[in-house]
Amino acid sequence: MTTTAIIVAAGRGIRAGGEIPKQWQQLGHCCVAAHAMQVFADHPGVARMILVVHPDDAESGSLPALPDAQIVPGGATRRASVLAGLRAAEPHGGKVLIHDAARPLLSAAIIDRVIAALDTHIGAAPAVPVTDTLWSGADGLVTGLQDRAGLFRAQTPQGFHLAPLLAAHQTVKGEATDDVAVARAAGLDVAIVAGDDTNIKITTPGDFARAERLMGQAMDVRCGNGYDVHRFGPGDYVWLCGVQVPHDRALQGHSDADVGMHAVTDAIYGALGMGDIGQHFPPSDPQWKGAASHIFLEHAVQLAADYGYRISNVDCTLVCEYPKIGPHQPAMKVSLAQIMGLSPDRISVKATTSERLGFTGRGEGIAAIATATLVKP
Ligand SMILES: Nc1ccn([C@@H]2O[C@H](COP(=O)(O)OP(=O)(O)OP(=O)(O)O)[C@@H](O)[C@H]2O)c(=O)n1
Ligand SMILES: C[C@](O)(CO)[C@H](O)COP(=O)(O)O
Repeated sequence: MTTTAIIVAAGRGIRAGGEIPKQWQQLGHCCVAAHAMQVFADHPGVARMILVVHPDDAESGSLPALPDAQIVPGGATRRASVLAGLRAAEPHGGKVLIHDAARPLLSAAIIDRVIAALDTHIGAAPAVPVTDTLWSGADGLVTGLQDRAGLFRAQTPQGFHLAPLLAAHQTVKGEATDDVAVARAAGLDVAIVAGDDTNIKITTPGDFARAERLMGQAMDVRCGNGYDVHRFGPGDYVWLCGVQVPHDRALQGHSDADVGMHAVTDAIYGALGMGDIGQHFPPSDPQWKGAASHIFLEHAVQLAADYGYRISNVDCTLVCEYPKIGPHQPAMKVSLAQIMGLSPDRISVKATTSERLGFTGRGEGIAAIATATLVKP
């Protein structure tokens, strides 16, 4: 039986604040909604996604980059938005998983549990038992205690067989904060499956930092370093970090001898634990003779992406007396950023002399050292 994920993202996020609704605000490397959508996109049990957005957001054409989904205009309340999503899903039949775009940290395991429970129930939803003592209060004073036995905090995705839930939404009157409430008002049974304390809903401004902390705990962060040296020979320019810098000599090498780009490339290979440029592009292979070094860097960046890593930042230091690097630093940052598909503010290019000491100090060549940080969310 086919399963459709309906992501409701038509709210205005008033309590969370910010210049744009919370689901479009940046969290780590993408917007809040994109995190949740990616989990559904990667789940083998989910056939398609329907994203319910506010008509203003859809019309402005300014939605951020998102995994592939059918876009549907939402309504004035969460319930109305869910109904719009259910109507769009109706032709597919089967099961639906209704999820808040504001819950970016759901796990594939929660989706598994909800889908599995739908084999034996019309509805199933994740929740976590209340573990704190519950008070009632008024005017800043505790006025009583509530029994927490049997109380749960409801989460999403809430899963249902589509036809009975759609019928419930069409017949049950009144507001409801979630689909379980609508289903139960229509007399449908809903199973509770284990939720996860990490599956928070971004509701208030402080929740962004909380989500980032939780993401950080789950992240695989890797660092790599790269070091390269090329000697000077005859010529009238050098390639450094993708920029042609006029000089009274050139750097010698099998490729274009862009020592900075080589160090950055090796830093990425190093973070991945996957060798170095020489291993991927052997100098003994004539096809790399005179090769532009962006080929090497693009390969390393692609390899990182293939293994699920995002490059968080790169820092490269060039060591030479001449040419003077300062005037070319901005162009070098932009050049590396373009090749790596990163924002220039994630790239640093610095330079130092070696106080006339050693081979760089004597002007015999240029050395470069680089660090790269890779992150797998
Ligand atoms: N008319 C609405 C209202 C809410 N939602 C979605 O329902 C989810 C949970 O709602 P909530 O956290 O209350 O979001 P907002 O309504 O945006 O928040 P606020 O009440 O602070 O404005 C969110 O993903 C939100 O985008 C929706 O699709 N359509
Ligand atoms: C559906 C929900 O996420 C369950 O916890 C929640 O009820 C929706 O958000 P709201 O803040 O209650 O509107």
